[in-house]
Amino acid sequence: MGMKNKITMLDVTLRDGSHSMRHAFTEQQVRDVARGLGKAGVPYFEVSHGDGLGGSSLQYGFSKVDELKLIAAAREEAGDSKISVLILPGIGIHEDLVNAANAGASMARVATHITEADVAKQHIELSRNLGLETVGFLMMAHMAPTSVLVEQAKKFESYGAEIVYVTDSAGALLPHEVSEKVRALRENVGCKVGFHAHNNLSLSMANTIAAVEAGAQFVDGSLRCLGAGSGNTQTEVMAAVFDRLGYKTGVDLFNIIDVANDVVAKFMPRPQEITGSSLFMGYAGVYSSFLLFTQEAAERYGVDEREILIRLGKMKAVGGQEDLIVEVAQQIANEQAVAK
Ligand SMILES: CC[C@H](O)CC(=O)C(=O)O
Ligand SMILES: [Mn+2]
Repeated sequence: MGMKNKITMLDVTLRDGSHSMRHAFTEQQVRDVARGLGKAGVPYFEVSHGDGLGGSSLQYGFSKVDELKLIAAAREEAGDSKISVLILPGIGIHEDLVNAANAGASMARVATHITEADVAKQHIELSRNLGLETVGFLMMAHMAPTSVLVEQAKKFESYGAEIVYVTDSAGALLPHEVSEKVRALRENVGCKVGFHAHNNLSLSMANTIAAVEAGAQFVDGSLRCLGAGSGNTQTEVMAAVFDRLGYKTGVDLFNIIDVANDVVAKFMPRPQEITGSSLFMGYAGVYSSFLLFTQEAAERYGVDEREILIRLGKMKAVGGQEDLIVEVAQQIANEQAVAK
């Protein structure tokens, strides 16, 4: 097979993995992962609270260590890798982005719900003014038709985004849907295109291949899949698979496997399995970062996690509505008590 194009890998272990770690990364863990990613030649990796800059709160969970300290520590260890940060308008503010840039971030990914790109205008403009590489990150991409995705991506482009992401937050997309969405962006939008997957239906690698074959230039992964729900496309597997497919990633396979096994596997709180609940997140289309909150609510109210997830999916709950999880659990418990 002849050599194909270059693709750019972005590792999200130190940001999406923060959900799975209950936002309890230590500075030493971040330093060790950052050093390993730098040594392996991963071009970009992300460091932030799981819910982005400013996410440390009662609603989303408090960070054990301040994210600016973690970004600065990662920068010291990262070698040639660039550091990205995630920011959700409404959670992260102007000052957070300025501080992150001063701490060493060189890319900002501004994330909104799939239909709400217009809330990101100021953040995108600020990011460009700070000289950061700027990404529009359209979350819960399964919740809108491709025409809406294109319209929203065009808004991001008009605000100044240089890259736009199809983000499968719920791990609900099927490969042909990913192909359609990425191809439509490549055909209709001037920005580069990225894809971010969750493995709730065991499709993250297949979906990532579909994205690249449809023209995506940026792809996300996490070491040992450490991320929300069943986690993301596994970075070290992705490096191997794209090498086999003839794409250039610049990532050294031995070194990336070493950091996954010798560092991340040692501190992961649990394996990133596809459990009944995370499978249901993909099936019902629920935000992957709701997993641990749903498990806690199910235990507290003595109800089945899957019942909660199905209702959240029907309600089309989106990020920021974490408080609904407890309400739904209470509602199911009440209904069950009445039915007895
Ligand atoms: C809450 C932000 C979210 O975790 C961003 C992301 O990675 C996704 O939507 O998949
Ligand atoms: Mn994610």
